[in-house]
Amino acid sequence: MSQADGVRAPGSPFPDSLVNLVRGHIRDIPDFPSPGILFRDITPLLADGPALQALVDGLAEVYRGRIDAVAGIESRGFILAAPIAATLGIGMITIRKAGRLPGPVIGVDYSLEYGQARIELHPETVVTDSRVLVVDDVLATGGTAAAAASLIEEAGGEVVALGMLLELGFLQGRAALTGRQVDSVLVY
Ligand SMILES: O=P(O)(O)OC[C@H]1O[C@H](OP(=O)(O)OP(=O)(O)O)[C@H](O)[C@@H]1O
Ligand SMILES: Nc1ncnc2[nH]cnc12
Repeated sequence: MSQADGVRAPGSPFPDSLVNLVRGHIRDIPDFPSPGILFRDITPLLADGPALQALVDGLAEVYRGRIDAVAGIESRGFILAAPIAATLGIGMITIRKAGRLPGPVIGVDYSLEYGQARIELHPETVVTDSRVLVVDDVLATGGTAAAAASLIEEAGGEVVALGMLLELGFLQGRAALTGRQVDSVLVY
C-alpha cells in the first residue's frame, strides 16, 4: 500500500475494517474537473450495497450517543449525512449551495480547490446548543468544512466534529479548522 492509496488518518476514531473498506472502493480520476486535479471518486463505494451499508453503520456507530443532529453539505455530503442521521434516529441539517433554499437563510462565501462557492442553511433547523456532526465526503482546502461549521455555530449549534470520508492532506485543510475535531477515514 502507498500514500497514493490513502492511509489511516492519524487519530482516526474509525475501525480498521472501515478504513480498508473505503480504501478498496475509491477510484482515482486524473484531470477532473480540471487539469492537474486528481479526483477521488466515491461512486464505486456508493454503488456497492453491502459496502454502503457497512460504511453508514460504521460511521454512525462512532458518534452514537454523542450527537443530536448530522449536518450534510450539498451535494456529496448529503449522500452520507442522511443515512447516518436516520440510522441514529436523529435529524439531518441541510446545508445547500447558494440560492437553493427557500425563505430566510444565513450563508457564507468561501474558496474551493477549484473555484469559489457559497453555502446556506435555514437557521431554525439548528436547535440551540444541540451537538452537531458535520459530514462531507472530502476535506480538501477545508474551506467548505470551515464555512459549514461557522454556519452551524452562527445558528446556535455546537460542532462536535467534522466527519470526513477522505482527506487530501497536501491541501492542509486542517489548518482552516484549527481547534476543531476533524475525523477522516482515509488521508491522501
Ligand atoms: O475542502 P474544500 O476545498 O472546501 O473542498 C471540499 C468540498 O469539495 C467538494 O464539493 P464540491 O463543491 O465539488 O461539490 P459537490 O459535492 O456538489 O460535488 C467536496 O464534496 C467538499 O464539499
Ligand atoms: N480532489 C478531489 N477529489 C474529490 N473531491 C474533491 N473535492 C475537492 N477536491 C476533490
